[in-house]
Amino acid sequence: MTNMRMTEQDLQDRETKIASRGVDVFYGATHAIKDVDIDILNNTVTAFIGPSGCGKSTFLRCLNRMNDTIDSCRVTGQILLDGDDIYHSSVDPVTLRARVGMVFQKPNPFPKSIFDNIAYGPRIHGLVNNKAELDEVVEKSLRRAAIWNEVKDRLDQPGTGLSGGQQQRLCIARAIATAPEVLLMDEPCSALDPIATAQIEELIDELRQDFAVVIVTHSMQQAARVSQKTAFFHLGVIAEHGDTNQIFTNPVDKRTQDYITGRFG
Ligand SMILES: Nc1ncnc2c1ncn2[C@@H]1O[C@H](COP(=O)(O)OP(=O)(O)OP(=O)(O)O)[C@@H](O)[C@H]1O
Repeated sequence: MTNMRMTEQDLQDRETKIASRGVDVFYGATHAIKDVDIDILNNTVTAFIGPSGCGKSTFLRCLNRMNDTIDSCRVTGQILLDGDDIYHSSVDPVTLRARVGMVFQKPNPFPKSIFDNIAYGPRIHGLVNNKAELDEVVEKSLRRAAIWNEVKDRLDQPGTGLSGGQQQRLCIARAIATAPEVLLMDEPCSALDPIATAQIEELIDELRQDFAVVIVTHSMQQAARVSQKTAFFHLGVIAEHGDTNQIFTNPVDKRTQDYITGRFG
C-alpha cells in the first residue's frame, strides 16, 4: 500500500472540501445529530467511528442530502461544499450526488449489465457525447476501481452475477464514473471477506489521490489503516476529531479512550 500516513505538514496543506457548521438532524422528535462542526479535507480519508446508533450514518448521509429521501428527517445548520451551502434551494440533489458519490454497506448493483451499471450516471448527467466517450469512461472507471481485468470480457453480463467483493468494486466504479469530488462510504467492507476487504482498503488509499473520502466503519483497525483523520461520534455529537494517529495513540476525550480500548461500544 502506498504511504497512508501523511505528515502533519501534509495534512495542514489540504484544503477543506466540506465544512459542516452547527448541523442538527432530527427524525421526528428524535434528535440524532447535535451541533456538529467538522471540516472534511480534500485528498484525505476521514473515518467516522463510534458505537452503534451514535449517528455516523445519519451524518454521512447529510453530506450528499441522502437524508432528503427519509420523510421524517429534518436537517438544520450548514453544510458547505467548496463554500456553497448544499441545502440551498437552488441545489439539485441529483447533481449534488454526482459530485458527492456514495457507496453503501451492502453492494447494490443495478439489475443491469456491468457496462450499464457504470454507464448509467454519465448518461443521465450528460457527461459523455458519444458511444466512444462512454466506452472510455466505463473502462477508466472499472480500471480505477481495480476490477477491469476481472470483468472486461463480460461487460454485457449482469452486475448481480459478480462476487460480493467484485460487486462492491463495481459500485465504487459506478460512484466514480460521474467524476465525483467526494466519495462517501458507509461500512463498505462489512459484507466482505478479508481478501476483498484488503482490496477495497487499497483502493480507498488510491482514490484519495483524486478526492476526499469519508468512511463509516465499525472496525477500528480499518479506521487506523485507511484514514488520516478520524472523528469519534458519541450520542449524536463529535466527541473528538483529529489526526488518526493521535486519536488511536493519544485520545484526549475520556469517551474516545473508553471506546478505543474496548470499554464500551
Ligand atoms: N430512518 C430513520 N428513522 C428514524 N430514526 C432513525 C433512522 N435512521 C436512524 N435513526 C436513528 O438515529 C440515530 C442514529 O442512527 P445512525 O444509523 O445514524 O447511527 P450509526 O452510528 O450509523 O449506527 P450503526 O453503527 O449501528 O450503523 C439512532 O437513534 C437511530 O435509531
